[in-house]
Amino acid sequence: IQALQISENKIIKTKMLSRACFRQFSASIRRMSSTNIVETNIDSGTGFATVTLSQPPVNSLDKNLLTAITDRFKKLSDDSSVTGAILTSKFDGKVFSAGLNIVDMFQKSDDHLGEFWGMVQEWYLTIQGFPKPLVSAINGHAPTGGCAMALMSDYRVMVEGKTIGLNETLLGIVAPFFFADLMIAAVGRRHAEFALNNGYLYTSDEALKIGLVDEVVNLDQVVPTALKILTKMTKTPQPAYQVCKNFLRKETMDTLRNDRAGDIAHFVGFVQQPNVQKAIGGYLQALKQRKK
Ligand SMILES: CC/C=C\C/C=C\CCC/C=C/CC(=O)SCCNC(=O)CCNC(=O)[C@H](O)C(C)(C)COP(=O)(O)OP(=O)(O)OC[C@H]1O[C@@H](n2cnc3c(N)ncnc32)[C@H](O)[C@@H]1OP(=O)(O)O
Repeated sequence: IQALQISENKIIKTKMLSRACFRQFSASIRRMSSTNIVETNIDSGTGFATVTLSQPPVNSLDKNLLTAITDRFKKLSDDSSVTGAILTSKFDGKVFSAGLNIVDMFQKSDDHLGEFWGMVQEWYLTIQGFPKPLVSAINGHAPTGGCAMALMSDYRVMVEGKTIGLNETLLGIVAPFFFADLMIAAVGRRHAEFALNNGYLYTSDEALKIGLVDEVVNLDQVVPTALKILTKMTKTPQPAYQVCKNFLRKETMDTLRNDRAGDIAHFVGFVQQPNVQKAIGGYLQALKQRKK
């Protein structure tokens, strides 16, 4: 009887313990109500948000994904319980993001292009202006707009053996000035000119050499390494961090803010040129045929 009582007490204690553990665990990871194309989890212990881009097949940035990312970062900015964020992709080992959705730039009306570019501007202004530490865990290829998005973060950890770059010229289009400035800020004018003029796509190791990314690690270390550096960054006194980040980035953002309509008109005029449309169409076809 005594033995039975002891084991019953043990069972009760174990049950109480596991309930407490469960409560603690569910309190420590909070899943933000989010669209399923941008999954967000917040660790309430550290205040770190992990934003995972999850739009199959390659996180190409169409109107839906641009809007979802922008809304997410605006919410994280305003949420005082969030201390910093990690940006990553669900398609790890494959693609971080394939950049802007090319279909949105091919044979579309001026209105469609204008609306699309307005969303691109808002996405850039929101992530580039995100006031808290932001680390990109680049767990796959990051061409063009995917590279630009990673450049908007404050630190980049990349998986080995993938590619990254602002390679727009290879498609017959040109990176906008605010993408170019991101590259200049990261690697300096000389490398940026070479990279953009030639549409050069860097391997992870080459990107590390010129400072386009800050660390290259194997796949299972990408997110843990990003978390480690985020922990360090969030220890900097945050009012100072925010003020510093803002004044270093403000000039280019203000140039865009001061003439968003002009920038849209410039984009629409450029993309609607017959030779640019021809290049985009040819590129889209080549992308589709690559698999055959
Ligand atoms: C003076 C100038 C002034 C102003 C500037 C004006 C205008 C220009 C501004 C333009 C700025 C552009 C920035 C951009 O971001 S352009 C985007 C270009 N993106 C790319 O070139 C990337 C293309 N994709 C790839 O290289 C590969 O897909 C990738 C390496 C990412 C992944 O390869 P994987 O083998 O894993 O997948 P795929 O089989 O290639 O792709 C799967 C399907 O997804 C489609 N796809 C891929 N990328 C895109 C994309 N960016 N947009 C739309 N669709 C895309 C691909 O075709 C496949 O489709 P299906 O065949 O399955 O239907």
